[in-house]
Amino acid sequence: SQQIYINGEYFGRDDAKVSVFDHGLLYGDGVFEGMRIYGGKVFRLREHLKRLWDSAQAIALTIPISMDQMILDVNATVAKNDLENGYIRLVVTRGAGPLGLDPFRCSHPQIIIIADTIKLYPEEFYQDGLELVTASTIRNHPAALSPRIKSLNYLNNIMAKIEGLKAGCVEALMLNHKGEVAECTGDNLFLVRDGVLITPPVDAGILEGITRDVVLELAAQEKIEVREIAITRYDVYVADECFLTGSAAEVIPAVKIDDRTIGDGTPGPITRKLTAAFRKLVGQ
Ligand SMILES: Cc1ncc(COP(=O)(O)O)c(CNc2cccc(C(=O)O)c2)c1O
Repeated sequence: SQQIYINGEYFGRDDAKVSVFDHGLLYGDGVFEGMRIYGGKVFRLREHLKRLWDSAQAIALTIPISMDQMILDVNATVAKNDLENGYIRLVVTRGAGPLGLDPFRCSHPQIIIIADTIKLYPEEFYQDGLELVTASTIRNHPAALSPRIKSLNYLNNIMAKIEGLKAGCVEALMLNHKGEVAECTGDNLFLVRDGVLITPPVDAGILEGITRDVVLELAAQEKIEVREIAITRYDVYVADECFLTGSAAEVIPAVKIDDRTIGDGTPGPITRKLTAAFRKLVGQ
């Protein structure tokens, strides 16, 4: 049965609990990572852990074990749950403390590792592409809670997700505080225009996605020209191709955005080439 890791111990699903005084619950005070398991191995584990430590550092949270120990514990949890292909959710909360915001009165950060199966989008969305709408909820202002931090504060993204779902779309495009295109609620966004791959730079107020980095590497290998530049909705509407990247989404085409058909309305050749390269890389 599913074994969930909490601070070095394993619990069954029904016994895996944290305190109601945990500031991760009360205030979203904590950080997390979502990683894929392919062929029994966690994909880009070190890159994800580097980002986890950066996110924790940014919120002045000290993760109570070393990165090497975290690698051992993540891999042990994957082995314990005997998952060939699946998903790891790794959460570090500030821990339990008195009511009130003061994080320094919480003494024991909670490390939670959940290994599970994942099916974010049905297969036809990968074949036919999905539809997006632009949400009116923008990504966090970088001077507020930076979108670079993968924190437990996901209401910003959830608000945009609600707008997308209410519009009949499974994902929503989010703008940044300057009105430029940033990313979607749970994945990064790429465009193709005249054979050039385009994606917003990390200073556009986005999460620096691991899958985004992998696709940029694959594009370089495929000798596809890449530009990390600010883009607007105009650029999206006139693009030849559009696709999203994320640990959960992997690489998924978008063929209609705000009722504009992108290109000929089917996933484009560069999207398909990079999808194939990604699937080859992860052995799927
Ligand atoms: C806002 C945002 N932007 C981009 C990504 C893609 O980053 P990675 O390529 O490193 O995964 C994310 C990550 N988003 C993410 C990760 C894991 C699960 C889920 C889910 O929707 O359940 C979402 C994210 O939350």
